[in-house]
Amino acid sequence: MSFLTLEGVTASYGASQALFGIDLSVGEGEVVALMGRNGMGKSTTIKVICRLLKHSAGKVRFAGQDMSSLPAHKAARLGLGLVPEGRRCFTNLSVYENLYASARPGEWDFDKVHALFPRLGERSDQLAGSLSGGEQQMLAIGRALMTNPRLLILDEATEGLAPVVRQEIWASIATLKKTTGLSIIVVDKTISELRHVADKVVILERGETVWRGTIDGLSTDIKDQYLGV
Ligand SMILES: Nc1ncnc2c1ncn2[C@@H]1O[C@H](COP(=O)(O)OP(=O)(O)OP(=O)(O)O)[C@@H](O)[C@H]1O
Repeated sequence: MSFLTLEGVTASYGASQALFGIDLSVGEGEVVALMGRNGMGKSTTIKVICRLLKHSAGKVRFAGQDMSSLPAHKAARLGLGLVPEGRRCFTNLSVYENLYASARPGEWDFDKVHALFPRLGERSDQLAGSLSGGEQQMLAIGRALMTNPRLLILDEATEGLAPVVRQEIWASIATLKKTTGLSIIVVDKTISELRHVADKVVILERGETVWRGTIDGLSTDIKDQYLGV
């Protein structure tokens, strides 16, 4: 059964319409890759899911609830954990303080985050602003996990990172898939890495869902047409 469902979702920034019909579903424990070229509506879709932007038409349901009238903080409490594009760690807080700033009760705690990202555990007193880009990305993922979400959303989590660090982030996503029942949405362009973790792919083009299927079903034509690879 779908845990998150978007049906015919449209949304605008003021007078400028960005989403024209998004259809997307995520089952419990499923990893879904949200793909598409730059500016096609992936981050806007994430904002609608997290209620940071209201949709104007269509349906958004999460964990059995209609999300239409829910403010962002209530949506978060239902179990949405967002790792936003650009990480947005609290630079003047320590690693430990970042992790506990928005933590909610549940199985995730500092020790579990330390086990997933040993580098973070070793730097618990360091200010987030002095971490490397990769460490800040790990911290952003750790912070989202500390909210004990049921759906984790990773928006461009490997963007701009060195290959070795990207590998660490992909390994952590694979570990989460293997060892937790978390549902995950991954916004990323790296087909070779998504192949190891994604159960399903959804492609957006100009604010519409244009293709849904498995990663192995991505033909050369589809990749050429919608992903430019
Ligand atoms: N705050 C905003 N105000 C107005 N228009 C916006 C705003 N944010 C995004 N848009 C527009 O909405 C459309 C979809 O943008 P969005 O950021 O969702 O795309 P994306 O697929 O996430 O792109 P990228 O891969 O570059 O992050 C684009 O035309 C973009 O210019």
